[in-house]
Amino acid sequence: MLNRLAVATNERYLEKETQALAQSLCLDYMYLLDPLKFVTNYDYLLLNTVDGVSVAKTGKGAPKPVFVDFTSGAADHRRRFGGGRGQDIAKAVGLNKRADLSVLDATAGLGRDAFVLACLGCTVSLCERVGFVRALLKDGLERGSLHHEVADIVNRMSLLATDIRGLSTSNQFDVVYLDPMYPHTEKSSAAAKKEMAFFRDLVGKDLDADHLLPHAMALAEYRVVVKRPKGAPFLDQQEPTYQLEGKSGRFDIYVSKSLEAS
Ligand SMILES: C[S@@+](CC[C@H](N)C(=O)[O-])C[C@H]1O[C@@H](n2cnc3c(N)ncnc32)[C@H](O)[C@@H]1O
Repeated sequence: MLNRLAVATNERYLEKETQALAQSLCLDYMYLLDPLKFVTNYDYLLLNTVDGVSVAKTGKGAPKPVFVDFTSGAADHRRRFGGGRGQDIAKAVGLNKRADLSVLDATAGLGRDAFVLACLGCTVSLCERVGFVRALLKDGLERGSLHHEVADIVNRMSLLATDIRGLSTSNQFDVVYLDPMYPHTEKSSAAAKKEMAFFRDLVGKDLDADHLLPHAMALAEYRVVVKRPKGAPFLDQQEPTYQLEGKSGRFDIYVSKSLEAS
């Protein structure tokens, strides 16, 4: 089904920029006084409101709109109580060996992992190829950069090319981090399933994910880290140097040069 997502605002003063956003994403534009009550021909709306840019499902009983929000909720909780450099993601990228890593998050999505890495001191460049996801990220980064508690962290994150394949090998990063979409498993929690339903519906499954690994290897000076769900095959069928197993998933680590030797 085509045209499942449209762009809308409920503010006259945001009309021009929302129209421009719709145009840049090749999506229909609407001005709606009460976008969430208005039943549209679209399954989802990308909303530009006074609170920022969000994605909302249309129709009765739809969950709350989803924002990229680094200032409250899960991101804020993880920043304050997440376990610092003891977290698996920190060990996976090598923060236990070096403190000041540059990381390319080549599958940025909603920027949750990138934010965790930036909280731990990394400088993070983000690639995201899906236009509306980039719009959510851009808005989250802008709002975060104005927030006194997270501005310094968010200022270590920058939205880069749309796709890692557009980067030349003159761009080198200490670490390249990959977390491509993987076919949904029924094991995720009900709340997570609901919140992320829009992602599965609109972004799809990243069926070309295997192609990411060689590009990542060419851009990573020290290592490539691939986040995988439990039981998922290796990306591109390439066996990693080593793995870190967690409760719900694992990190596959491909080492090209030792961080300790640097
Ligand atoms: C599972 S999500 C990543 C979630 C992310 N780690 C987070 O913490 O929010 C995968 C994302 O990678 C993006 N993606 C997949 N392949 C890509 C590519 N070749 N270039 C840029 N983005 C890509 C998808 O559009 C999707 O948004």
